[in-house]
Amino acid sequence: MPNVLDLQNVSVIRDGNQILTDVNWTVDGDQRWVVLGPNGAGKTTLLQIAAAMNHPSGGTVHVLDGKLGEVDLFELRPRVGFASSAMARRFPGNETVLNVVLTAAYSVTGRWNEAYEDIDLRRAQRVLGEWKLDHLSERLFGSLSDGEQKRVQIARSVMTDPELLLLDEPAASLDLGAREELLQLLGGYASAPEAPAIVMVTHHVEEIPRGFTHALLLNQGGIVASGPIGEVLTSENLETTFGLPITLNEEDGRYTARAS
Ligand SMILES: Nc1ncnc2c1ncn2[C@@H]1O[C@H](COP(=O)(O)OP(=O)(O)OP(=O)(O)O)[C@@H](O)[C@H]1O
Repeated sequence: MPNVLDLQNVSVIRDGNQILTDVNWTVDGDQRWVVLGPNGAGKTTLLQIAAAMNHPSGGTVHVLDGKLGEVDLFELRPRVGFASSAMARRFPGNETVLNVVLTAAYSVTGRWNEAYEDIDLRRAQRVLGEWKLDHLSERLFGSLSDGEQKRVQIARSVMTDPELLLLDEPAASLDLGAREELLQLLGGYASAPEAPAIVMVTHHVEEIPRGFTHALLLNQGGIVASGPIGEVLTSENLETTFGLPITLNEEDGRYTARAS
């Protein structure tokens, strides 16, 4: 499997603040990564670099087969699915769910004069069905619950069949039922053989879906540990990452953690 992401000695400095320091990280096409770390660790900054939405201050970044700084971003971006709350705030609240998903075909957030083809419409309808949203396709995005909106964000991000899928805290602010429903769908998606490489940022080990294979732990802009999830997700590594003693439990592919 070729790399879909390759970061070498990446650093990010913004307004004089060192946000990422000497990050070395590769993601292969058959891997599903979770990125964990405390508030301010640099997780979103890392994801934005992977999405080619942000450039590093130092080091080199390859996303799919292109080197940031050289690659044509308009060609690259449709190949990378990205979902975050910040992006969801750009969807017009009075746009239908179908249009929020459909407009991913043109990488725009609201429907205007784009000419969509039947294949785009069929794909949007298929994706809505896969994420259990077909009954909501004509509802206005702004009228949905948080849980439904999160599913729409993900449905939109997979609409173009991306080769790399980046999810920034997809389960944040969901109630227990909505979180579990989302994690079940994400776990099913991540476990399918044809799934793209996935990188998901979260604060909580409870939000790691089944089927995720690798973990990267980040603290103060530096990598604490990265690699296969079974080796990296340990109480010791979480203690170093979050700065307090933690007891980690794993059962049937799901994790729980508490201060010990
Ligand atoms: N443009 C900027 N200028 C200065 N500092 C910034 C800028 N963008 C981010 N930062 C700082 O960089 C640090 C990392 O931010 P980032 O959003 O990547 O962290 P995070 O791990 O995603 O945090 P959270 O879990 O709270 O969302 C934070 O301290 C943030 O204040």
